[in-house]
Amino acid sequence: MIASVTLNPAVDYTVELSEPLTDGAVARSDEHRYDAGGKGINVSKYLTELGVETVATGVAGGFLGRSLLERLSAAAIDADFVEIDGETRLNTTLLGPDGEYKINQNGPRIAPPAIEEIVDTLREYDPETVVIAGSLPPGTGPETIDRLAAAGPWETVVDVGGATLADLEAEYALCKPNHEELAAATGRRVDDVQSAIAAAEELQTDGFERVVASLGADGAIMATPDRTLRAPAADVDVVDTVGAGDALLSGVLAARTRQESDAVALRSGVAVASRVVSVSGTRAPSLTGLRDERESISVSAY
Ligand SMILES: O=P(O)(O)OC[C@@]1(O)O[C@H](CO)[C@@H](O)[C@@H]1O
Repeated sequence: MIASVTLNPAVDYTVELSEPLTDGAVARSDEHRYDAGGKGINVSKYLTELGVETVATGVAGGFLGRSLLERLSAAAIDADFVEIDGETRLNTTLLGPDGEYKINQNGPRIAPPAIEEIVDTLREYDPETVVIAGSLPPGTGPETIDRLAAAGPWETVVDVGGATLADLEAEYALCKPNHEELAAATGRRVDDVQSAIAAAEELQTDGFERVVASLGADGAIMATPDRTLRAPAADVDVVDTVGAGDALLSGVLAARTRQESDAVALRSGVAVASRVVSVSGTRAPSLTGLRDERESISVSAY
């Protein structure tokens, strides 16, 4: 089983605008949707759709926390969250003809006892893998992630900010940075595929057995103890990139549960991400019949 931990979950509010935003003018919207979100929760949503056993945990509070849990339950995502006094956040994505705008709130403060309750929850489920993903809300820090990673026999996967990655001290099976996070974690300039590979390889020797980096239109790379792999992005019509990194990670993790090779895992991640960017919001699209897409993705080794 794979357990996800989302310390800063959100209700994702996605609004489609037919005209660009203009200062002083009312923007009208025809379409909007609400999804249970936050990076770990997305991983559990996509893993569930991929048929991988998973439970989502973390903290939730207030009416948005209740809405989040109702959405997970309606989508048959196994969830076991710790209730907190604060209000779960609302994160907004505006999809307009001129681009994609994302507004993320900082989230409520988390007190140390809530982290210990998450540890108890994880021990109860006894997962093989724990995925800790998303921003750190007030009251938490890199030591919170190290605590969760070291609290049981599981392997731990992280998708957290670059500065946080640099401060982690426990051993991690995998991390999933993007361009900016690779740069922040290593202090290197990352502005093309080659510099991303160099940064991922450096990070790989620094406590992360594998580094899977999402590079947007440049696809994805995976630095392993033996070599680095690269897969280009699939050629699809992109509606909304929110959740693409979570989808990449889910595809990689799903393949790992089937003991697939690193190359197949990377192709599987890119194939899942290509489905997720084809729909708006962070809903899980149908992820059946991915084999052809996966096999059409070429992987090069460095
Ligand atoms: O503010 P964070 O925790 O870094 O990111 C949160 C978030 O933007 O990430 C997910 C997409 O990856 C969304 O579901 C969610 O709103």
